[in-house]
Amino acid sequence: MFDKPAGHDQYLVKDEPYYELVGDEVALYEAAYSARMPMMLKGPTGCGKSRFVEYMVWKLKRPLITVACNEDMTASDLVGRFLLDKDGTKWQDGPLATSARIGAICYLDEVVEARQDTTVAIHPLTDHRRTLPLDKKGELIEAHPDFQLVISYNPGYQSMMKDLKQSTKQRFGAMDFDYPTEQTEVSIVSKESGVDADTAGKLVQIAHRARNLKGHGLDEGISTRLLVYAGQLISKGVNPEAACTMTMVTPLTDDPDMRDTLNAAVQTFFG
Ligand SMILES: Nc1ncnc2c1ncn2[C@@H]1O[C@H](COP(=O)(O)OP(=O)(O)OP(=O)(O)O)[C@@H](O)[C@H]1O
Repeated sequence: MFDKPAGHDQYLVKDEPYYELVGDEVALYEAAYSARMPMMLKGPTGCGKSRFVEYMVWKLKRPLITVACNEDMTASDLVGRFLLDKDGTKWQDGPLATSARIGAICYLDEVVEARQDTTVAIHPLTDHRRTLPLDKKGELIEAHPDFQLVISYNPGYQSMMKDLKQSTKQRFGAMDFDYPTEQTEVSIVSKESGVDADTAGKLVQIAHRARNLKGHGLDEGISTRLLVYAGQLISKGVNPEAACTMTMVTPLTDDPDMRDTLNAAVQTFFG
């Protein structure tokens, strides 16, 4: 056992997150973590990747530091920077440096959104070196033995212009995630939103129809997250048709024909 570094406890997930097992992902991840292997979780938006990470850090009793990546993010946002305050300049660790110091699991959500020069900042942490150079500060952090890097990646969004370099990809083990099976998704929607199984079943059926439209006018299917939103509105007394339009049609597309198609699917189940 290692002494707990300062700041460790504030990043712990205290209560068990609700996570519905989909396959053997828990055992596979545990094995990867025990080897401290950097992991890439691949799958469409809202299918349970972040929830899985929250569940795993709770199970492993490790702190979690999550960073939502975007294209304006610089390497300094991840690693750290000097800040000016009334006493002069002061170094502030970024989330990656903090994670490496305290032995957290650092989850970089949608890492492909970050520019490539930002992404390469993770390289020395994701090979045998397990170090993070703070060039501006002149310090080399040796990652805490518990540290692990996890990234998420949505293959649907990738293009030649926006993809991870092979030299980045090939530093990670990877696991595929997808929308849960029908029965599992019905349980998730029902538990997360409070609607009965019958209503959850209808929402899942609508989602299945919409998911078939992926690549035929829709860039992405309806996520489990949106089904939970629909269920939450229905639980609050909103008319199911209106709830579905608000959460499962309008966010997805502005194309009038596609909206008609999706609304027709809603009508079939709730009309
Ligand atoms: N296996 C599951 N067990 C419990 N809840 C789930 C599961 N899968 C999906 N969910 C529900 O779906 C919602 C969205 O999942 P989550 O936030 O993990 O998606 P994600 O894949 O990380 O999406 P993004 O890539 O956009 O960050 C969760 O808040 C939860 O309500």
